[in-house]
Order: sequence, then C-alpha cells, then structure tokens
Amino acid sequence: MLNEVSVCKIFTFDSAHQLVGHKGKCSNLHGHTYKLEVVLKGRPLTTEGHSDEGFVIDFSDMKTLVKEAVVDRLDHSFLAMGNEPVLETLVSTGSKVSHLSFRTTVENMSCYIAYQLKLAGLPLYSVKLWETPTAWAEVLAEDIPDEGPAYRLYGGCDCE
Ligand SMILES: Nc1nc2c(c(=O)[nH]1)N=C([C@H](O)[C@H](O)COP(=O)(O)OP(=O)(O)OP(=O)(O)O)CN2
Ligand SMILES: [Zn+2]
Repeated sequence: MLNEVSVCKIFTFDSAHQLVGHKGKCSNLHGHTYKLEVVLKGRPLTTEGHSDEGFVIDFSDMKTLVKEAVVDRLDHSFLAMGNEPVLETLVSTGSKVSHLSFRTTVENMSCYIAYQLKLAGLPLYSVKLWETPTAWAEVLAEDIPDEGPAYRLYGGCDCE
C-alpha cells in the first residue's frame, strides 16, 4: 500500500480591507500582502515514464489551479463584506472588488480559500493564510463542511 504525501506551494497576493466595528486600527481602510500556504495530500503517481511519476501533483499545475480558483480573484482587490462605507465609491469608479459577504478576518479568509479549493476539486489538506508577517490562520480541509464555512453571511456573495 503506497503512502500519502503532503506537498505545499506558497502564493502571495495584495488586497485591501476594512473591519467595520473593530475596536482598534483595523477599522481603518488598509491593506496586506497576504501569504498563502496551500497543502495538498495524496499518493505520488506510480505510472512509469509519465511526466508526473513520483508527483502528488506537478507544482506548476498546482500554481495554475490555485491562481485560477482564488489568488487571481483576490489579488489587488478590495475584500468586501458589503457593509464598508467606501464600497459604493469603489464599485462606481470601477475598482476591483471581491464581494465576499463575510467579515474579512484572516480566519474567515482562510476558510473561504479552503472551500474554493475544495470546490475546484483539489485534494486539499490545509490552508494557512498569513495576514501579516506575525499573524496567520490555518484550517484543515476536513473541518470545512460540504455546504461551506460557518461564517455569518451579509447579503449575497460572488463566492460560488
Ligand atoms: N483574530 C484576528 N485578529 C485580528 C485580525 C484578524 O483577521 N483576526 N485582523 C486584524 C487587522 O486586520 C490586521 O491584521 C492587523 O493585525 P495586527 O496583528 O494587530 O497587525 P500589526 O501590524 O499591528 O502587527 P505587529 O506585527 O504586531 O506589528 C487585527 N486583529
Ligand atoms: Zn487587516
């Protein structure tokens, strides 16, 4: 019986957000360079002579799939819950907005990303999202319910 192996690829993206109602400085509009660690788990391919022999997944395919499913959508966008006073101006002036409909904490963002990667069919093990060089949240794929993460939704969202 072949054993499973975890593989990890790291991505970065830059986004702005605002935590309305936060007691501290994060109630201001501000930005982060997020660092995203995606871990996939599976059995390395055993097909002799195949390009992917010995791979759980080719890192370059992983890069394409993760960028398509989440990174390119979030990069250089405003991460919107929907209750931010600046949102209407951003939309009306054509700025890139990710309409997420949940409070854009790093906890919720990590769950959202994990759910999107599961929906994309990746053999996800976990997602770790660094919001700053000193703060991260991590979620295991098995802890994301099939019907989606348990954050409170505010209005409609473009997540699906
Ligand atoms: N549990 C959470 N706490 C906070 C979140 C969050 O998503 N989850 N988010 C923020 C802010 O958006 C932002 O990330 C600021 O965080 P903080 O660590 O306080 O940032 P600093 O730049 O001050 O970090 P230092 O490295 O300590 O200078 C707030 N809290
Ligand atoms: Zn922040």
